[in-house]
Amino acid sequence: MNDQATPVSPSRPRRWERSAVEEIPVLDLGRYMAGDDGEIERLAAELGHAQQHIGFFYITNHGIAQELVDRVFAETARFHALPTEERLKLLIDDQQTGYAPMKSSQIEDGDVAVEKSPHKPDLSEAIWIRRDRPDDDPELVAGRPFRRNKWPQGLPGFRETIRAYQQAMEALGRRMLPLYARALDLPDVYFDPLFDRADIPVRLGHYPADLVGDANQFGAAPHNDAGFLTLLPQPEEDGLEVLTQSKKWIPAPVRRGDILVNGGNCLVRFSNGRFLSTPHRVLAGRPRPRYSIPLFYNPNFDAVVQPVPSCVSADRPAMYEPTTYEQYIIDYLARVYAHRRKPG
Ligand SMILES: O=C(O)CCC(=O)C(=O)O
Ligand SMILES: [Fe+2]
Repeated sequence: MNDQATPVSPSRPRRWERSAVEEIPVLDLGRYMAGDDGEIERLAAELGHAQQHIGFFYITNHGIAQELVDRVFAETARFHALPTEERLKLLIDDQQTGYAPMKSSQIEDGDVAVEKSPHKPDLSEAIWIRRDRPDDDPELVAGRPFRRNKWPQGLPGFRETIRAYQQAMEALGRRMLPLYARALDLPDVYFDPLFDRADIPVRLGHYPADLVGDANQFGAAPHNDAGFLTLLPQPEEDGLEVLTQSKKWIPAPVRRGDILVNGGNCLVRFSNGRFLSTPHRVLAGRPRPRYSIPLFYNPNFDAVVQPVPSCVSADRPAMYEPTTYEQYIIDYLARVYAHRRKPG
């Protein structure tokens, strides 16, 4: 379903089993986060079922301090209250870093073939921030893509809070890797070396209240996430909807304190199509402003993204060619973001 897949084998692969799950399950990580590795088997089974049949699940007792999450929401609101000219100094670039103004973002994602007519630009704005690096970081100095951040001026504490958030969420993502590995019948440590310098962008988004868009307009138009997994600490406002396997849009109800998790296209590739990257969207024009702070937990830039051995067999040949994550994300951005194709 993804990434202009070039079938490696001409034969028709056996399909992965799917059933329509119409409610997003909740996984309790409490005992696992407290060090009980006896929980891996149970959690991996729950995670595997969720990822194969709906592509979304909540985690509760995940260990991320609500106080930190609240501070990130507060910093996000503070950023979006800056004068427009301050925010425009950080205008988003072709590396998906910086400030994307209202209606500037328009994903044209051929993967989401559920609605044929093109969507209007998103009724939201966001700042994208990647891993914070020192000025003498060798990869940054070498000019490698996705290594340079744009930080706002005049917001003391902003950078420190976002950095602390990224660190905490990265640790959570890392702790979840054995669950994905076990769920895919791999050794628990399988993914660890592919994520020891993970790409950890955050999108600090603002969906203003009371905006009435056109019929085909959203706060965030239907899309698949590109990366491995997305962590969405629950916002105060609802509006997020998820497309189930029965092609119904269902709301993802707000569960304050929990984190919503979903798989992205990278996970689809690793799992050779077994795990879902489920289309989702955010409705526009809610009665109150909505802020959201997803963190995308992605592999190292030089990690090779390719179907794992346990998901490839004679009747399910590899559906995706190996690619580095860096090249994969360059190709993805070139494909889906309309604003990247506009001059300037
Ligand atoms: O704002 C949200 O709740 C989700 C946003 C989203 O889907 C994304 O940033 O990829
Ligand atoms: Fe998303």
